[in-house]
Amino acid sequence: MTTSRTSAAIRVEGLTKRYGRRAVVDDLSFTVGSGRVTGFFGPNGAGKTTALKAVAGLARPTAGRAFVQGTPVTAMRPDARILGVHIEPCGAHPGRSARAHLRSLAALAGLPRRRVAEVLDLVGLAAAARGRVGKYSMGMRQRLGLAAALLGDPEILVLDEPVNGLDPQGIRWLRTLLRERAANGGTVLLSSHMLSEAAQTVDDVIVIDQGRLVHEGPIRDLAGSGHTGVVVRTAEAERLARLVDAAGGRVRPEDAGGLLVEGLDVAELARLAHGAGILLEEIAPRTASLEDAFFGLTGGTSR
Ligand SMILES: Nc1ncnc2c1ncn2[C@@H]1O[C@H](COP(=O)(O)OP(=O)(O)OP(=O)(O)O)[C@@H](O)[C@H]1O
Repeated sequence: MTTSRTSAAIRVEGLTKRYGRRAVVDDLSFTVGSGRVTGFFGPNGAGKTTALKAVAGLARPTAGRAFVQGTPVTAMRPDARILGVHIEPCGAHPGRSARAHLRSLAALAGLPRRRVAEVLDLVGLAAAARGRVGKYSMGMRQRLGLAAALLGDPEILVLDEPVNGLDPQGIRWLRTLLRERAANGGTVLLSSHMLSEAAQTVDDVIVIDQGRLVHEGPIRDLAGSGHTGVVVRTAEAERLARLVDAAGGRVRPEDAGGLLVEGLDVAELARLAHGAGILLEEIAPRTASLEDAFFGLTGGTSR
């Protein structure tokens, strides 16, 4: 896996999308590196789908622009060989079969018909290809959307919540597929509201909240950026808190009477308590999880 950001597959500059007076996407700028899988995260209603639609040429920005491989995205949909997009609803008529739907998409995009069978195989829908889309499960609809995005074997994939509706096996399958594409130089931008779920899939993260960028960078930088510290439990919490304070640490109350101590490590805290004759019922380091980091960045909001 490469770690250098050689070039930008997607660039978004000052993107703003208003509905009435409300800015759903607000002066948003970010870069998606080539040959990498980038996760686009944010709580429900953060503006992810709206921003991805602007990248895909499906929504016209109020201000700002998106660029795909350096070319500004206009109202016209980019070439299916360059950009493959899956954003629900996928537009398939419920009465049609997956195969018929994909055939018309291939024809519209000027792609050979044989690609239809290839992508149906690739997403595991070959056996169900003649069934009506209206009877598909959510996971099957996701696979169909992905098949449509893959039709042109595009250099860049933009997928809105592709994990939704997939079972654990399906999630693992999708992860492998996306990682393989990146290993072969492909670029993937996928959105999710579950950072921990996508953590194993992505190289880079973009986090937005209320339409604005709150974090951009490699996922490895995010893992430790939430609250870390030492969790302790004692009957003499108040006395310990005063000691911690005097030693330059900070104390936050935890659920069920525990304390989270920041600024001191386990050994320092144990020594401090021991020196004061305070009995600790529990003492354990706390490493911030990705989900903690996510909540720290977004304030756990949704709208
Ligand atoms: N066409 C529209 N008209 C008015 N408001 C809209 C429109 N489309 C989206 N919104 C609003 O914009 C906000 C952001 O929506 P968007 O779907 O982009 O968020 P999201 O981050 O993808 O959320 P989720 O994770 O829930 O899918 C929401 O409050 C939504 O109600």
